[in-house]
Amino acid sequence: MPSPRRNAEGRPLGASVSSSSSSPGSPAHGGGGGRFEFQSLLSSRAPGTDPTCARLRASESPVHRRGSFPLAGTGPSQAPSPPLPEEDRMDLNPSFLGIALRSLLAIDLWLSKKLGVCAGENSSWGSVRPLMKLLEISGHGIPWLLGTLYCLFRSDSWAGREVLMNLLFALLLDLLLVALIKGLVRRRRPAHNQMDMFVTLSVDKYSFPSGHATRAALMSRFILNHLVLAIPLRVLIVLWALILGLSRVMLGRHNVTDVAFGFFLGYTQYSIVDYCWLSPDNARVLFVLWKQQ
Ligand SMILES: CC(C)=CCC/C(C)=C/COP(=O)(O)O
Repeated sequence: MPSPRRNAEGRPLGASVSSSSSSPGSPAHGGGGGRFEFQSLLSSRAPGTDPTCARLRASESPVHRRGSFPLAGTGPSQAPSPPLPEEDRMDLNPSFLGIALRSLLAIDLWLSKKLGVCAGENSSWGSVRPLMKLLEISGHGIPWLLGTLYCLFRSDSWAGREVLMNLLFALLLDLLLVALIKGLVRRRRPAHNQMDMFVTLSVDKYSFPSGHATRAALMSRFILNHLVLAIPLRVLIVLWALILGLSRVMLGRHNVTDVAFGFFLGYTQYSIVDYCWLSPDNARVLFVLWKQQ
């Protein structure tokens, strides 16, 4: 029987270390446990379409490394592989960054699923779900907008109106930025989420970032900076923001990274609002113009 044709590494053709010749059920398609994840982490392109990646896959395979080590060669036909050119070594960096990002994403999904204990009535903490939904309303955009408008028109001091006009600006900026990022990123909400939220916008089918987390960070920073409150109340406000963020994951509405980024964004939004703070004169002019309409 004729022996199979072999490639430069002495391996039979068709048994390449690259995933380009994989078939369903082969390790490269997931049949080999962790191998699939590793190969998909190495390259997000279609297998075999990127010569650089093909080189990387071959150079990173244990077979190849064994072959390139003179004392551990697997056969006389194996030639030591030449060192990778400098630009190829640089190409490894994005791969490792990719691996780090995908690992973070995997941890994020795993942790979010574990923490989603109120995602349904039948979940392990399903009985706490109504309380979590109440908390959800406390961080919703509508009560905050209506409350601010109500206070603005009831206020009888220009100092109060100035703060409230800026609060209104902060809330609108938050809605705009969150909608923009959600529309750009388009990350789906976790699969275990039930879409039974109180009034949503069309972009709210997406989860990154959490609008409740941005509002919690923004509002708590705003209140702490502009209202004179006793220490216990200040602590309560910080706790409200933190628990609201956690409740988003517990309800199954968000992954942990959606909430973490939401906190960061809300915190940053306050810095923007503070930087662009409407002066008392501007706030007064805007308020009068608005009331005249
Ligand atoms: C309709 C208005 C004025 C605001 C929508 C508020 C809302 C439903 C945000 C979504 O929050 P998550 O991203 O945390 O789920």
